[in-house]
Amino acid sequence: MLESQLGNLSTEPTVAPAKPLVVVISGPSGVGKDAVIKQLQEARPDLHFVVTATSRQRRPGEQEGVDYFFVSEERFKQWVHAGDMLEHAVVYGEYKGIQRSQVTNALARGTDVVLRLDVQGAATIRHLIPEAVSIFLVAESEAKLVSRLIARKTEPLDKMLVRVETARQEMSCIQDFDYVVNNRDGELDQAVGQIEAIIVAEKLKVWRQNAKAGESL
Ligand SMILES: Nc1nc2c(ncn2[C@@H]2O[C@H](COP(=O)(O)OP(=O)(O)O)[C@@H](O)[C@H]2O)c(=O)[nH]1
Ligand SMILES: Nc1ncnc2c1ncn2[C@@H]1O[C@H](COP(=O)(O)OP(=O)(O)O)[C@@H](O)[C@H]1O
Repeated sequence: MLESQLGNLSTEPTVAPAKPLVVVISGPSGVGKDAVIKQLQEARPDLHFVVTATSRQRRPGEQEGVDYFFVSEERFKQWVHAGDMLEHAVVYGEYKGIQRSQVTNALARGTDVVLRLDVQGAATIRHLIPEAVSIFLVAESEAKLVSRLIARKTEPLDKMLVRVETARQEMSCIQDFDYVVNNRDGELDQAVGQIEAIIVAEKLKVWRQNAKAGESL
């Protein structure tokens, strides 16, 4: 008998399930982060998409608790002083930030977490959670980016100019990211597919089978 030759065969799992992943999706305004995330949510309802807080006014069509938690600047600052925020930054003149509990609770449940952040937030998370995966989303050209911002019609010209000017500085941060995904015009599906592939591959990394995500939080 084979077993008698080999002795007791272990039934222990060959590899431990990978620890939950923290994925940061960043990139200049208008590249398609929200569009990508909305489609990713449909494809991967198992992922936890963190709803962040902002002092920015809600845009038509945006939903409280879905797109953001829309709070006053005063309330936002109270959360910061209370130590409730894992990260926060002033982005295009408005406060934006992540409530710590949103991330720690999801990781504690073993759920992979997706954060949509600007490059400042991405840098903070890279420091706080070194095992996080960061993805930089780009449009195929600055001209296409600007045309998307114009077509989106969410900002008056002055606020749009702030976004375009900042985009040039944000593009210089691309080297700090793990991946860059080109969200080409009319090819949103391909960009989402690439991000899905990144998430699948990262979960399969050998060292992630044993690492503990977000331990330092
Ligand atoms: N640092 C940081 N950035 C955030 C947070 N939530 C959203 N952002 C980013 O803030 C930027 C501005 O978002 P928004 O005002 O919705 O403008 P949009 O990018 O033009 O749609 C985007 O790059 C978001 O990814 C957050 O909690 N922290
Ligand atoms: N691949 C794409 N091709 C064409 N338009 C796109 C694509 N991805 C996003 N858009 C459009 O570009 C605009 C900006 O997208 P949005 O998701 O708001 O960007 P961000 O969240 O990065 O600011 C929106 O009108 C969106 O519908």
